[in-house]
Parts: sequence; structure tokens; C-alpha cells
Amino acid sequence: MKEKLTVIKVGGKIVEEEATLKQLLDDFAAIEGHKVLVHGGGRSATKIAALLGIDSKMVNGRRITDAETLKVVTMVYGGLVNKNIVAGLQARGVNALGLTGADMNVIRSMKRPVKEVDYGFVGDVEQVDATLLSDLIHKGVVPVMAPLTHDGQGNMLNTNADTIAGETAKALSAIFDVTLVYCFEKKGVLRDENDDESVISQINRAEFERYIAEGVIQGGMIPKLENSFEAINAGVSEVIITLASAIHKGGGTRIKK
Ligand SMILES: Nc1ncnc2c1ncn2[C@@H]1O[C@H](COP(=O)(O)OP(=O)(O)O)[C@@H](O)[C@H]1O
Ligand SMILES: CC(=O)N[C@@H](CCC(=O)OP(=O)(O)O)C(=O)O
Repeated sequence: MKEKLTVIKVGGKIVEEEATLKQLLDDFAAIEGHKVLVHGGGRSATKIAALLGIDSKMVNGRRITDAETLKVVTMVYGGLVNKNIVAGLQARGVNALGLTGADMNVIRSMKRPVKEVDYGFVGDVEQVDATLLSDLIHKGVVPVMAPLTHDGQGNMLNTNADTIAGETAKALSAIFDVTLVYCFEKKGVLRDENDDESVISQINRAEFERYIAEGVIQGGMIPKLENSFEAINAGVSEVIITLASAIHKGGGTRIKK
């Protein structure tokens, strides 16, 4: 029997606001057993880029990352957001260790090839070092992963946080019985985005594709669900999309194979 491990991914809207971040850190600290936190921070990067006079462009939920934007996201995700979370968890008795993919070579990626869209310095994950993460976890360390990877040739690359969470959960599922929870500001995948009570309790791929065709699922929810189906089909035991403050309350949307 594998030991249980929980991977929590938390998005930009939760981490940018003090009150919701505090609540999330309290809830995360209370999770029993082995755990990993993956954070985003897209909204904070957009705000700080704007202060520096840099426009943000997103295509298909991914940031077009030119050389100046890469500097901003490295500072914001690897610095400000990551270290705030690490300090917050340390204050709650959790021995957090902040990591980008470059640290200890934990996530290696390849710059996304230019096809119809040139995403710039955006990395597609090639390899996650699950053994190293497992060694840290067994020492009582709680990894806090920023949405940054590296190419092994000296370049940092921006990588969507939902993808970091999915790939990390997939790699760790070789060693642990993994539950992956995507936390955000809504109660789950909704039938009507404006009705918080319209949570779809379970979803499979055929239903997902139907909901996209009907326009029910769109924007950032598409890559989140793509990553969810990939994870559940690659050995992750459970994938749930839910309200950040409901980690301990159940509910949300469960991904079916
Ligand atoms: N059917 C749906 N149910 C819930 N959210 C949806 C749906 N379709 C689109 N969305 C949008 O997807 C967003 C979540 O994606 P994203 O902003 O990438 O998340 P995160 O904050 O975790 O990075 C929601 O804020 C919502 O606006
Ligand atoms: C390549 C790419 O799009 N990277 C994302 C990484 C941050 C992220 O995913 O943050 P959220 O979880 O808050 O959306 C970005 O720069 O927006």
C-alpha cells in the first residue's frame, strides 16, 4: 500500500488577497500527512508588470512571455509570492521549502516550439524528479512549488501552475497514493458560471467536450480540466476542483476517468 499524499494547487486570485491567502494557509497547514503546495500568481504578475510599464498578453490561458516578462515572473513567482507562502507556512509550523523547477533540477522543461503562436519563454514540462521530492517529503519537508521551470541550459521558463500541479502529481503517483486538488474562487466546475450553486459534481472527458461545445466551460477552466484528465489517466488516484476554503469540507467537482 502506498502512503497518501495531497497536492494542492492554488490560483492567483486566492494568493493575491491577504484574507483568502491566510485562510488557505490555515487550511493547508491542517491537512494531515504528506503534502505539496503548488501556487500560481498570474494576477500578481500582471499587476507588477503593469507598474513597470509592461503589457500582459494571454493566449489560450498561457502568458506570452517575452524577455522582460520573464524577468517579472521570475521575481514575482520565485520571489514575492513563493516566499510569502513559505514564511506563512513556517509561521504555522509547516516546514515549507520554496522551489522553482531550477532548484535541485526538480522540474526540467523545454521551451515551447513556435507554431501558430510564439509563447516566448514558456516551458513544456519534460521531467519531474519525484525521487528527490519524495526524499524531501520523507524528511518532513513540505515543497512549495512556483510556476517556473528551467531548460538545463541556464534559462528559466514560465510554466502554467495548473500544469506544474498536474505533472508533479503524476510523477509522485509512482511513489504515493496521490490526491490532486485544484483550489480556486468558485465552488467547482459550474453549469452556469454566474450561479455558484450549479456545481457539476462529477465530470468525464466526453461530458467535458460537450460542455466546451455548449460554451459552459471556457477560458482558464479548459487547461485546468485538460491537466486534470491527464493526471487521472496517468495514475493519480483522485482529482478534485473546488473552492479554496472548502478543502476540508468536501464537495466540488470530481474528475472521472
Ligand atoms: N464552467 C465553469 N465553471 C467554473 N469556472 C469557469 C467555468 N468556465 C470558465 N471558468 C473560469 O475559469 C476560471 C478559472 O481558471 P483560472 O483563472 O485559470 O484559475 P486559477 O485562478 O486557478 O488560475 C474561473 O475564474 C472562471 O472564470
Ligand atoms: C505560461 C503561463 O501562462 N504561466 C502562468 C504561470 C502563473 C499561473 O499559472 O498562475 P495562476 O494559477 O494564478 O493562473 C502565468 O504567467 O500566468
